Amino acid sequence: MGTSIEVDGLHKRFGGTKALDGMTFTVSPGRVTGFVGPNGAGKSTTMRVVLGLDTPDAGTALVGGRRYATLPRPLGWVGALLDAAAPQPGRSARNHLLWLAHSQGLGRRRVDEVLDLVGLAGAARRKTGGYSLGMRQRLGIAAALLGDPPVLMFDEPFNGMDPQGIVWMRGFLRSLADDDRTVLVSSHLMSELQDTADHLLIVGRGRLIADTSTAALLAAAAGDRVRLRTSAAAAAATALERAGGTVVLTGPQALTISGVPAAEVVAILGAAGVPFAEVAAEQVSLERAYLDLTSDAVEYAARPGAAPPGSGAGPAVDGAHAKDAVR
Ligand SMILES: Nc1ncnc2c1ncn2[C@@H]1O[C@H](COP(=O)(O)OP(=O)(O)OP(=O)(O)O)[C@@H](O)[C@H]1O
Repeated sequence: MGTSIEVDGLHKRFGGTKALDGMTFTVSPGRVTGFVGPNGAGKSTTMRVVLGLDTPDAGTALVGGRRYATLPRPLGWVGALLDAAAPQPGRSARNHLLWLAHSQGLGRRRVDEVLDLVGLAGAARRKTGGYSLGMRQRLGIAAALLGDPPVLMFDEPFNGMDPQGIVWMRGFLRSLADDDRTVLVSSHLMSELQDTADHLLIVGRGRLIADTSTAALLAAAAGDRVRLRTSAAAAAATALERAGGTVVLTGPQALTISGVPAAEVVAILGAAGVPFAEVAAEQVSLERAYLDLTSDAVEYAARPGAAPPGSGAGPAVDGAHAKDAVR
């Protein structure tokens, strides 16, 4: 059976800043879970609490039912990439990993395995000071994998990756989930997680906004609207309204219909002999759905109509609270 991460009612303040405000969720094995939210939403703090690096003011964070500090050989349970600063610029990647492996009682073989897994075998003997940010991310991931843990947490792993690196990372995350591992990946950009995350935890202002499968979020955001292009707009509207649809004219030959699925629109128009050029279920991007959900939770947002940068006006602070969790 896989190992879950359970976060329950975490609260954490840094001085006057409320970093976590009741953060609660469970991360399950066998899928890639995206941990997304605007800057300052509390993603890194949550991960740090799970790893015992920050102490919460209230609440619990458990891995496999235990606090990180009480896990026997914790690196065999949880591997994490938190920030990809060069470990010791003068040391090679291989030496860095050998040193880490040694501290965990692991041998050279595992070091070479993980270097290979992350695509760094060819650069393993180069000093990490000369590594690009993308290479440092790979090295951080190699270190996280050393103990072959069932739980992996990566904080913004796409940072600094070039397009090939991003494609590689997506496939890599998928392979870890296919191995029945628990994979939690944070990002402040939903687009990075598109086609990668099966499940999404969307957070803002220190709490959960939505806990949803990616497919369900897209389906809910798309609603049931259908776009229609026809040279017989009036006849189409009559036929579709008679079938219970709500029709809005959006252009001379363009209609938007709600309440009737696309396949039925086609059947109704066909039966009524109304010609049409296009019928399409409205597509909503994941990015749009995410921006709609988190619009109230962005810490620093330009107010519509606010003065442009350089005019002396500072960023507008949106004082609204995060929306209630949608489960
Ligand atoms: N050590 C700290 N001292 C003071 N404030 C902190 C500290 N760590 C985090 N914060 C504050 O807590 C809030 C949550 O920060 P956190 O880094 O967890 O957010 P995040 O979602 O990871 O953001 P980002 O996407 O920018 O990394 C922010 O307002 C941040 O400034």
